[in-house]
Amino acid sequence: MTELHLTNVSFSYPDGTKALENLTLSVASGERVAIVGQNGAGKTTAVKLMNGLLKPTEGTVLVGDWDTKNHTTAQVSRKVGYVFQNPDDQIFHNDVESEVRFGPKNMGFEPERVDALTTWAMKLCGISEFAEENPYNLPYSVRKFVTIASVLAMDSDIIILDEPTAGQDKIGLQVLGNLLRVLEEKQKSVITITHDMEFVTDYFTRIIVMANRQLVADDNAQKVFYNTEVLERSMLKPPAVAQMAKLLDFSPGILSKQQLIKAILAQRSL
Ligand SMILES: Nc1ncnc2c1ncn2[C@@H]1O[C@H](COP(=O)(O)OP(=O)(O)OP(=O)(O)O)[C@@H](O)[C@H]1O
Repeated sequence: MTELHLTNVSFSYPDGTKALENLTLSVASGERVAIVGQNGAGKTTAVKLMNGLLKPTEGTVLVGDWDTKNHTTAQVSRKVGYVFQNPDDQIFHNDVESEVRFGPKNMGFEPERVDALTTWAMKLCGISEFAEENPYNLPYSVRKFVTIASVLAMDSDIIILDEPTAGQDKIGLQVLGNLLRVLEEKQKSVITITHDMEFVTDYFTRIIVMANRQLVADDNAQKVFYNTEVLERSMLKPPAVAQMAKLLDFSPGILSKQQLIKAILAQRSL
């Protein structure tokens, strides 16, 4: 069980680009959080700070009781697994199974545990049938699951998914949804960057909204998607159901199709 605490964290890249300003947030053990916001808002920078790939220019990032400034990226990544936005930045083996096996093996787990985690992660990500394939012969959406499986197999307490929905069809989204449920059962914390607001409302209750390098909101989906100021500041488009509910002038908070249908039927029966 590992908690994550960012306190007044700012970050500038070596070329001077200020990418993050004064970010404070905590993620409890087993919590599931979505980070949303426009391109360039600072989301990827924030999560790279969480797993020690970047170290804060100002402020503190605590992973459990470790200050990331005092630990190597390799050490922090044992506690916080990060699935890169682009799978091609992550994959470096010539077959899927070796790619997934690498992490747990490299962490020095017993061979039986390495086997069990590799098999479990490939199955959970729906890629068992591709075990012997070269990842680069597989489509982008499957390569993405190869990288997710590689990180899940490391069994870290905190898992960060950077844009897992990109390029996924309905089946891919279902695999992701199931995977999130399994990780919840295993008390893993999951932090997901996504541009897919339907995916957010389907699977996340806590949403962190970022804009212009700063945190704009940290709240539940009902509050975020019905907060005009937050939506304007972050240029965030709420899910289609919320947009329709607003057009129909229903009371705030509707996010699912079922809730919308119920509200329409209730109005018709008046
Ligand atoms: N390696 C880098 N060197 C310099 N500036 C960078 C670097 N990486 C990102 N930036 C800049 O930092 C800011 C925040 O970028 P970041 O990638 O964190 O945003 P983001 O919200 O994740 O965007 P996206 O949704 O496009 O991934 C942007 O202005 C971006 O151009």
